[in-house]
Amino acid sequence: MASRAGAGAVVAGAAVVAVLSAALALYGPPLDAVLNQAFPLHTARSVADMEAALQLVRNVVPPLAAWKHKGQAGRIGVVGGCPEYTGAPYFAAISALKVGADLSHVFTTQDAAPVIKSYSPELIVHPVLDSPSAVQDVEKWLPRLHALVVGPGLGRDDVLLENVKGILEASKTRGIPIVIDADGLWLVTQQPALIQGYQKAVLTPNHVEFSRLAEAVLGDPLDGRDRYRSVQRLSQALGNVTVVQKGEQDVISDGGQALTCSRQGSGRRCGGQGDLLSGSLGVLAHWALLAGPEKTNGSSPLLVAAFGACALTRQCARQAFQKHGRATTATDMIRELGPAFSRLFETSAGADGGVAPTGELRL
Ligand SMILES: NC(=O)C1=CN([C@@H]2O[C@H](COP(=O)(O)OP(=O)(O)OC[C@H]3O[C@@H](n4cnc5c(N)ncnc54)[C@H](OP(=O)(O)O)[C@@H]3O)[C@@H](O)[C@H]2O)[C@@H](O)CC1
Ligand SMILES: Nc1ncnc2c1ncn2[C@@H]1O[C@H](COP(=O)(O)OP(=O)(O)OP(=O)(O)O)[C@@H](O)[C@H]1O
Ligand SMILES: [Mg+2]
Repeated sequence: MASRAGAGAVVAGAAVVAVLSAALALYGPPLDAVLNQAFPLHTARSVADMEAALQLVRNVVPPLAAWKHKGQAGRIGVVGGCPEYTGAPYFAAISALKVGADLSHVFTTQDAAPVIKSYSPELIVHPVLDSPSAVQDVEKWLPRLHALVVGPGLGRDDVLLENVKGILEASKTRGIPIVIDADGLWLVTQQPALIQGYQKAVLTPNHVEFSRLAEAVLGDPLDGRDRYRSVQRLSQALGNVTVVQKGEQDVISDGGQALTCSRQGSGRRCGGQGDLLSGSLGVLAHWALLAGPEKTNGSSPLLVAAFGACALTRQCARQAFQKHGRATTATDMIRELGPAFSRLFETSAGADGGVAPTGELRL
């Protein structure tokens, strides 16, 4: 018990320092200098630190403006779904739309496609993933996509995984940002070389997925005593891809810097929350990379995007739980995406076009 408490303190300390690095990026010394400091910090700082990290996310949210055309706010592709799991790709793809993408595509199997289409007329669904020409079928859409989310509901069928491998390779060649989740992480666990060194990749493992990856890549399972260090090591070993380890606190690292998101969510652990996160992250990753490090004050855009997606998912959980309590499901959380996004990231200036966000504290 004593060692668990100690471990918690270490994680919390690391977390505060990591978030503080983002805060100071706005107002002070370079991040590396901050990260190298010792961190016996007062926890009262963490609210201000969290707010500073949220401000970096606000900086990358594009304004809504009359001069823009359909597609400019993001065209996102979700690669996933199979006959067993149709909910996961739907959750990811609809979340991308509701965060603000203009178009959301799902590349899935023949059987799963009509089911996913039937959930929403807003998704563009391609029944190609189990076709012998799957890679070419997806590849022809790649020039029109800004980010891919690979893995929700994909399953572990060898033929599908082989096709997804080809899609990943084609996407990397084009420099497309890729969020890898769920069974996409299973594929990466089998073949880490697939994303090794691809710095536009973000991995979003849950507890079990992280353990598998850590074992495959680092040769040892999750070190629960220092999650911050484990995430940082995994990211480094994969050539600084961004890693988001989801859990009671979400720990995010690009191997150098790290952030922790401990915003209040809910006690509900219903399925689909990770799908909401990965779909949201697809859009935020595109926005953050487009905005560039000038808008994130030198921090990695993908680190900031990942922080935004974690905060948003947890805010949706919190709001949905306030309304539905134990009955809360992922669908209830998705309904909260609009209000949660406004609450966290939008200012009146950001909504009507172009003026810099104010940074007003709205927790
Ligand atoms: N509606 C849909 O279509 C949805 C479909 N989904 C899709 O399902 C596919 C498989 O995804 P997955 O996450 O269930 O994968 P997997 O690694 O097999 O884990 C399974 C086992 O791991 C354990 N476990 C989990 N978390 C843990 C923790 N924190 N700490 C400790 N243990 C933990 C737990 O084991 P248990 O408690 O049963 O022993 C659990 O049963 C994937 O394609 C995904 O996208 C989902 O997106 C949901 C919505
Ligand atoms: N113990 C927890 N306390 C608070 N929030 C949590 C906890 N565990 C996970 N979350 C939050 O839930 C969201 C999804 O994480 P989770 O670990 O459930 O993903 P997942 O297992 O991949 O979900 P999915 O069912 O979609 O596959 C993340 O935003 C994470 O912060
Ligand atoms: Mg998942």
